Amino acid sequence: MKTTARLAAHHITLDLPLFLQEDRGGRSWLSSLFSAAFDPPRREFRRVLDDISFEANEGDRIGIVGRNGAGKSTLLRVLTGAYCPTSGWMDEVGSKQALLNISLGFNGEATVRENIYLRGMAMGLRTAQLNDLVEPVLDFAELADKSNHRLRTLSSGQRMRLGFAIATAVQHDIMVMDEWIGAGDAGFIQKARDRMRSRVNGAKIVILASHNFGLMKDVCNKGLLLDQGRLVQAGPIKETLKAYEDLLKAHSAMQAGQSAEAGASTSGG
Ligand SMILES: Nc1ncnc2c1ncn2[C@@H]1O[C@H](COP(=O)(O)OP(=O)(O)OP(=O)(O)O)[C@@H](O)[C@H]1O
Repeated sequence: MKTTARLAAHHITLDLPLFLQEDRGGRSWLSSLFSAAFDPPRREFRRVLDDISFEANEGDRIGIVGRNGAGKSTLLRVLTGAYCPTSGWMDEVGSKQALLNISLGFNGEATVRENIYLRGMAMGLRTAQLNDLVEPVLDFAELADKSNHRLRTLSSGQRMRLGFAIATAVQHDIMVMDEWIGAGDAGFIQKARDRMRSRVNGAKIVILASHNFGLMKDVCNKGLLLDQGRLVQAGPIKETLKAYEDLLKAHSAMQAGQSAEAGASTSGG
């Protein structure tokens, strides 16, 4: 059978620059001012992803889990092409959609209709395809009466609805997302959930990063556990969630041990 969707990451490593400023906390205002002007921040590179490899084939719904700062969002950004890895490579077959920040890339001075074209083009859609999409997007977002209003005059909820309607307007083979987006007010949210479910069901591959265990069990069949930028476990989602729970327990126990040690040395000294 011919493969129509595949996403594979090979030894992905990413170093990001950090700009560190020397602590100026305890100085007088004059020396703080002086050092602010003459002490440029120090640049250091930090390894945020370290040698990550995995493969997703048709039917895979992969959940990425890990503690805060483990590298989940950064890995999603590499998968969507927002970051180019320092080393390693990706190979993929199929159209791909990122649902990471649905309100990113809007132009406040352009109209609602123009923004649909701008975002659609940024998503790689052709003009003919876009012409057919404008009305359905406006209808879904319930913004048909505001199509020629400037975007900056919309409320934040209306902007979210528009972003969601555009981002989910087209079914793609591969969906990469960080949370289950259910945008808008109570009336809109059910409609948004139904659309999300249909897009996820229609996708051949889904990659989802989340802290929500229920959602992971519900949507995913496989899991990846990241810690400190490394892939520490990969397998069926139940096993990954169990490994994640064990890692959280080990981390809490370690922290409790450290606090007890610090307490003992303070009272002893
Ligand atoms: N642009 C950046 N420059 C430097 N460091 C960054 C940058 N973006 C993220 N990091 C660092 O990379 C690490 C991983 O961040 P990331 O956002 O991928 O974590 P995460 O697993 O998604 O965390 P969370 O669960 O809190 O959302 C963190 O230590 C973060 O400080």
